[in-house]
Amino acid sequence: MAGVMLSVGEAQARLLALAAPLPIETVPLVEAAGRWLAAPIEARRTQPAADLSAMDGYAIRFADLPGPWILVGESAAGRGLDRAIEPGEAARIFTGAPLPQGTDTILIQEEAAREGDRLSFSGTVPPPQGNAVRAAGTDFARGVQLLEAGARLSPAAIALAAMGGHGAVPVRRRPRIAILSTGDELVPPGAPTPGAMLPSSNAPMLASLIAKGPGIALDRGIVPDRIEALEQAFAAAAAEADLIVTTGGVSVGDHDLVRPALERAGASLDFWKVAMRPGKPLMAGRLGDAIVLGLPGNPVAAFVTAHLFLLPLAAHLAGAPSPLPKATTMPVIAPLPAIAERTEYLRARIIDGAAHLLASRDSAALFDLVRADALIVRAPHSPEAFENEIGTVYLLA
Ligand SMILES: Nc1nc2c(c(=O)[nH]1)N[C@H]1C(S)=C(S)[C@@H](COP(=O)(O)OP(=O)(O)OC[C@H]3O[C@@H](n4cnc5c(N)ncnc54)[C@H](O)[C@@H]3O)O[C@H]1N2
Ligand code: MOO
Repeated sequence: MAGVMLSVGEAQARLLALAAPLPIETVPLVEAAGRWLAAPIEARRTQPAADLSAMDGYAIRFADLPGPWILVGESAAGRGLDRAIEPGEAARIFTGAPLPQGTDTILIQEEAAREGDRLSFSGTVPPPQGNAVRAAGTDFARGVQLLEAGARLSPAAIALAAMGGHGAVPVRRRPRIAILSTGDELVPPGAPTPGAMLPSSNAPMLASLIAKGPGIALDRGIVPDRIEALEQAFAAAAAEADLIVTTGGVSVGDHDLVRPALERAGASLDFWKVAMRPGKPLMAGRLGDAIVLGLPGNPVAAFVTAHLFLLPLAAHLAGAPSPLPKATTMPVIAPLPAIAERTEYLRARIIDGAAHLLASRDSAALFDLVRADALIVRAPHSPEAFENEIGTVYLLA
């Protein structure tokens, strides 16, 4: 188990298999935005509920064209005319208003001339029957399935659910994600850094990545490299979080205590090494009801593994049916370095539809990371490449 070095795909599958999606809650539409529907929803109403005008103008009987007509009333959105229109009659009508009984066509006001209650056609080509009418049920009919279980609640899906009569929808509870930064060398961002101390950049980086997705980030600060302190921090985090994410302390050094502390806290570990660069020391397991994901401390390794493991896991817990990031292909500009035995994720910037390699491959160097908007994926043992090729690329969040 924990000693074997897994491929990225195997490790992702095993991580997602560690927990089922969280329980269902029904929340107001705006709170559901960006999450995934936990059950299908049906239309509770027909849309449009009646034949409506799509334009400002006059509701007429097509058979009466080319007019003239006598105006006998008005239909506005939400306030229809409660009288039928007889031959030779017309009604003033506004966008979104129901067509009065007897009418079937809209004469738009730009093609109409009006004098008091007298109306005539002033255009060149008479409108066709049904002109500017949105017929009842043309968007959707009551009872049809509007969105399937697992559908992402995009802004468009939120609008559809609202129009379908839903003020709240069933989604999975948001995963609560505790972030623990481990290391005696760390200070909070902005604090003084005497000697070899350094700011914990991983915590705000992870919190801001989490904030883009369905999760709720709980920054639980810096934990010193003492096994008791780590064990205590794990126990506290397991009591409040669905997922505990750590950075640092997962490698093989004498001060890399995440794994022994977790074992002491009673965790079951699933895997500990992944054949990727950056990000080889990567650990996953369970502690009580919580999942534990140990990311490497190096800032770029933490960033890359967060994209490939943390964000997909958060989406899986929140009910995403296919939470893994989707690779795309595009021209990759040479030269590309030879790759050793681990799949490598190379920082790149997309310019005019092609991925250009950025200089740094150091898993601690943040300066170049800011310019990266993609990762080029290179398979183990790929030779050095001097020609441009079509490569596999992940777009960064
Ligand atoms: N003998 C070996 N040494 C190392 C191996 C190995 O296989 N054998 N793996 C290397 C790889 S790859 C990585 S990545 C690192 C990961 O080590 P850890 O996850 O145990 O991380 P630390 O040693 O605690 O820290 C690494 C590096 O990152 C800095 N750091 C830690 N936390 C933060 C934070 N919150 N914000 C910013 N920077 C952070 C830390 O100061 C170290 O410089 O291990 C290699 N070694
Ligand atoms: O994950 Mo380490 O940063 O591969 O270098």
